[in-house]
Amino acid sequence: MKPTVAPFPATRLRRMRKSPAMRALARQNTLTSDDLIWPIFVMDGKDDETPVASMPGVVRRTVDRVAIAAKEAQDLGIPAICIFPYTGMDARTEDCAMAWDPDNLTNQAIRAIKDAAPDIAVMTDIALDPYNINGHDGYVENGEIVNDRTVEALVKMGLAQAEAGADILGPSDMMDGRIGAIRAALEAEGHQNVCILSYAAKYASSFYGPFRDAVGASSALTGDKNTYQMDPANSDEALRLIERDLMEGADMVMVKPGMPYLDICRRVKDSFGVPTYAYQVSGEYAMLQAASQNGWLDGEKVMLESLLSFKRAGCDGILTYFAPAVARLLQD
Ligand SMILES: NCC(=O)CCC(=O)O
Repeated sequence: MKPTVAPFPATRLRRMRKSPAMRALARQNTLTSDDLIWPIFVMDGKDDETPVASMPGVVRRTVDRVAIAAKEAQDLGIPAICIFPYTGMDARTEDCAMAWDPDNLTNQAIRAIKDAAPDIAVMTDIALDPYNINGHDGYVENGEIVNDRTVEALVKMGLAQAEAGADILGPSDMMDGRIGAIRAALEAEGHQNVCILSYAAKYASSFYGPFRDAVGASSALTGDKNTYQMDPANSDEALRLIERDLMEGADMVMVKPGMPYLDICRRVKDSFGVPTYAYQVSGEYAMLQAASQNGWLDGEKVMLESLLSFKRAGCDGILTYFAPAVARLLQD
């Protein structure tokens, strides 16, 4: 589309910016609570929460407190909540069996949320890292993160989450072929209405640091995730991954991290026109919160501006730790 601009003074682009009313009429993108998916951290115990030091304002909650938070989120009009378990070394084994245990923290939290807040959609994370002795998303054999054996485990993990009542499964592991395998298993087991939001374009990013503290993975991880997560230098590969996952049965796709990868969001939306999400990850959240705590940035304004940038880039929604704060602000 070529914009039509008559020469000055016939065109004065400032005319459309002269008042709040004119700016409202001209506004192309808006942020609403409908755009939010809230990632939350669940831990063992009862009626308790602990702060995540590197993510000011974020806590880990016990299952009962997660249920209360979900109810609050539902009342704020947040459509979905995404569960991440905090696991100590005691939950981590070579075979990662806790990943598909019907009573693991995630599956307990799914059931508790469904009881307390039946209208909020529950999203999960599928990857072996919370339960893996070495912190990787897949099994490690002779130093290699093996693909196909990992996919078999991911299918079991996804099915257990669907059984517990999850609405949206989020495979974040970046193994090849897992979307097709999970989709086939869901169909075979009577879970045809469970959605898959594929972490299709997940980069091997340094912005995940605070998240690894939040889930207890920082000390467990050996080496890096470069053989399965994407090289930050690549862009075309993201489109291949998105297309592949859509062909295998993903309903929604994600780009992650968010702000440093808005170019990818735009390419994905323009190329496929499918429900597209971005994850404003822990490091992005920590940066904005740290600057605002120091008085260097206006916290509320940069929160809103950063989230609006995802809408402008074509995203249909954003996973963000700011979800309750922004929903509260938009309500006022
Ligand atoms: N699989 C989920 C994540 O890795 C989240 C990363 C972050 O918030 O930094």
